[in-house]
Amino acid sequence: MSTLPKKDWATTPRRALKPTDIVTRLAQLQGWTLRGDGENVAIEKTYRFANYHETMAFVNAVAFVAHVQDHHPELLVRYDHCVVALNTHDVHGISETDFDCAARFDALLQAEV
Ligand SMILES: C[C@H](O)[C@H](O)[C@H]1CNC2=NC(N)=NC(=O)C2=N1
Repeated sequence: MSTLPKKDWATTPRRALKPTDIVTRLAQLQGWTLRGDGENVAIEKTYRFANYHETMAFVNAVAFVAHVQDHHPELLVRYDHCVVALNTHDVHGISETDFDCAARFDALLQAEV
């Protein structure tokens, strides 16, 4: 069995984005908002679907991306929606990695397969 490649953040330094950078980056995405503060700050989006099957298909795709990116969102899964939240533990805030993963999750719903 082959092993999926994944990012190695131990060798890639990251920094916490400043509030002004976060506002700018949020404006470039659709539906993502800022929640919480301090250690609990995160960017968050609610993705809505027609039913449980569609919600779970998205959640599984998110899990695949999360593994490869080695960056794992908090997920709240309901019948017809999923709340996805991202922050970066080692910077105690929000980093470029969070916005990069947010864009990757959005792209899952635009992909033609
Ligand atoms: C060692 C490993 O790369 C880190 O603990 C990763 C794992 N997944 C992660 N996921 C998220 N959302 N934030 C992190 O800071 C994070 N760190």
